[in-house]
Amino acid sequence: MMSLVTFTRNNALPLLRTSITVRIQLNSASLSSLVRLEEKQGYAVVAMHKPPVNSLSLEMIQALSESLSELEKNKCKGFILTSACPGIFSAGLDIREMYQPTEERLKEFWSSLQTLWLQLYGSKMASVALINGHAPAGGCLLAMCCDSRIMVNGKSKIGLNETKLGIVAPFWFKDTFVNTIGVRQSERALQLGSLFTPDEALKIGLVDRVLPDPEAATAVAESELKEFLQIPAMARYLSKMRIREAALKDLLENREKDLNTFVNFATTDAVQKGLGIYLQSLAKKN
Ligand SMILES: CCCCCCCCCCC/C=C/C(=O)SCCNC(=O)CCNC(=O)[C@H](O)C(C)(C)COP(=O)(O)OP(=O)(O)OC[C@H]1O[C@@H](n2cnc3c(N)ncnc32)[C@H](O)[C@@H]1OP(=O)(O)O
Repeated sequence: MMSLVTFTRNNALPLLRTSITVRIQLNSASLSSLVRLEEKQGYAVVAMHKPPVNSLSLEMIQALSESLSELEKNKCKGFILTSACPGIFSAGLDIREMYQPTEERLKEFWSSLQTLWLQLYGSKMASVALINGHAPAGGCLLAMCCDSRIMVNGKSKIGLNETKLGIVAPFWFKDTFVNTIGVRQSERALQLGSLFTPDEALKIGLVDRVLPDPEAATAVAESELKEFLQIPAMARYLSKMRIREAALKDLLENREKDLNTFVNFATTDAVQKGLGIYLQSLAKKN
């Protein structure tokens, strides 16, 4: 089997004024091959690696959660979230998890996604999404959870396209969207299931920078993260929470209700039919 985690170590000094040496001692044995972690100077790179499209299956969601926990455990101050699959950031939730599921797995799937969102959106670590490919729906959600978004220009698109699949973005996807691009843009884009080109995304504030190629985008993502890391960590985190805490609290207080709503909605005949047709249309393309 291939190496489970790509992990390089160096002895560089930390970047943070407020931190002691950032030394990430990753427990590679317990981490999954779906996420590659790399230690850099004072931060980490978290690269999704589930070819072909980094779809967020239960295992992928749990691997991301586990990776974040590992970074937190090691007092990592910041990370870049990106993809190791060329041309794709993440195709969003693995639709096969929602199509003809068993109730038990469907519940575990959704509950794990809730956990990942709470962890990522409420993270004390600074984070930059290096969006090096398509980022529809759940892929866009992951990017929006980060503190800054750098997108590579090209044919890739980003947005919450749920309505195009006949499903509805849950309230916490919507809250994240509204906190990122505002109410009016969200209301329109959510209804239309809009997917935006990098330049369109830049215009509405869904991404912060668009760079012509992956190398330039990587350099900007690194310098962007360093800028965040230079701010005193507590002040930066509490300021972020001023914006995010209401949404986080809402899900924390309504997890069970949200889980039941999802399971009831996802298993209706109409949604199952729609997901089946959508999966077929993806397969037909090939
Ligand atoms: C009352 C209100 C209550 C609300 C309750 C909640 C309701 C549920 C909410 C659920 C929220 C959902 C969030 C999501 O994330 S849904 C997923 C949305 N994602 C998409 O629509 C993306 C679909 N994929 C694509 O558009 C393209 O694949 C993409 C542009 C990403 C890449 O294109 P490319 O040409 O490079 O690759 P292919 O299309 O050929 O795909 C390769 C193979 O991968 C399979 N695939 C693609 N995407 C997915 C996916 N999301 N899940 C599973 N599988 C996927 C595709 O079928 C190909 O497979 P094969 O090689 O076997 O054909």
